[in-house]
Amino acid sequence: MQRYDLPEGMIQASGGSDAHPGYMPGWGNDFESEVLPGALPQGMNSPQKCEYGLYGEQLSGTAFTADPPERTWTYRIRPSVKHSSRYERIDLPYWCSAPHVVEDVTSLGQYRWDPVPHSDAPLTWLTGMRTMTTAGDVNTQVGMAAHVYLVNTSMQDEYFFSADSELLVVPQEGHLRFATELGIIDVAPKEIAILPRGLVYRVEVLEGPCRGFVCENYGQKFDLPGRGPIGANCMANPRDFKAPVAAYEDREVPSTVTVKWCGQFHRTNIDQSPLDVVAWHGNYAPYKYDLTTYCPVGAILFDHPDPSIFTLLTAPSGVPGTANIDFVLFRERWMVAENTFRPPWYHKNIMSELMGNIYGQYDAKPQGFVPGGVSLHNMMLPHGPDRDAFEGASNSNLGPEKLDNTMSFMFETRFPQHLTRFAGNEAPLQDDYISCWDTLEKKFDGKPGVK
Ligand SMILES: O=C(O)Cc1cc(O)ccc1O
Ligand SMILES: [Fe+2]
Repeated sequence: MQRYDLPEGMIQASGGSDAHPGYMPGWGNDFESEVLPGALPQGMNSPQKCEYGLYGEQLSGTAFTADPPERTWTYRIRPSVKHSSRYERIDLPYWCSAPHVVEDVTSLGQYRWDPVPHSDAPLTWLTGMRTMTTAGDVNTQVGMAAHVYLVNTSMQDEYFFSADSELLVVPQEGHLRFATELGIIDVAPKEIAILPRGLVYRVEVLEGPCRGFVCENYGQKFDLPGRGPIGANCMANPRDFKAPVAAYEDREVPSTVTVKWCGQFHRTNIDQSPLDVVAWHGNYAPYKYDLTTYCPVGAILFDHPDPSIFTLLTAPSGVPGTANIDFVLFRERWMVAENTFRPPWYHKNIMSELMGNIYGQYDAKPQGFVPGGVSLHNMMLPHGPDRDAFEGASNSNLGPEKLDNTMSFMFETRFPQHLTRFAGNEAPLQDDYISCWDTLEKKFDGKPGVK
């Protein structure tokens, strides 16, 4: 993506260029990064006094005893506990959390929405989050929520963290900056960002307006899927995930931190920017990932495999092989299967499937599922190619064909997804969606032979 200057007053560790965000490669690595030489203690975490008068503070993203534990040590200008008011409840009515079952909105069904339109009103990362579905229970840390974000305004002296969740951000329009405690991540369409639970950040608009999708994971963290027979290479390769180098600002201005906690939002005042981490080391970090580095593996002779072959990240649920969430990417690829109906088959699935279109055409739905749009095929509800896709794929000449200029994704969860009032009543729902299957004809006539 285009490279943007750092925020004024932000100083960054070496590893990036002076002016632009810098990144360190490798999913799950034990990273270390310091802006000032010697700020990071070597060989230990808690010296009696830290260099430069910094405070040491640990951020634990897993239980201390998890295997492997994920945590990061920060060396910061002030400990994050220094805030100047108690937490006060605030309302963000469009950002909903499970359980959230709206009585007069029916979640059972096949649904599709046009892109949620941008707004003329100023919307930040907090006020612009529009929850479409929720699943599971935020209090017991199972399930997820799917959101569309509409952001046209930067957060100023305003910071946020979610104690409830890890956020997987999928931009569809516009460029966003996540200025986090651990450094800066810039993202554009064709990239994703992963923001771990508990990490403080502010979100800036680099080029707006911005729209995209968020999967809010209440459960165990996203991980790379097991590779099984695929082996060490292809799909999402660990080195293509990038964590930011350390960056800090020493800004003493009245500011707020908003916390999402058990589905509610609370705000506290602080007298400084909390992005004051001068050095850090550890394996609990935000990442960005370029979706064009995803190397799809597929059927190279016949048939259509389950879409699990396109899993980019998976968040376990505790039941082996049954994810709390799979993040699945449908991107450009060659179709070569012989004597095969190549698009997705008709099916019902115990997992519920929310899809978003980043750009281009999706093979099962040549029309109607447009960039910025969302579809939901909830638990055990039948779906599959529309009539045009069915007729086209049943009758086409099966040479090698490139599916080009296409990128859609799926948030697939083991839990049923419940529509919010926004999704049911305010968002641009396509009332006639199910009619895309109406015109599928009966071809059976009792006589042998393909029809
Ligand atoms: O429903 C969908 O379009 C997603 C999907 C794609 C695919 O290739 C196989 C199964 C599936 O659910
Ligand atoms: Fe499906």
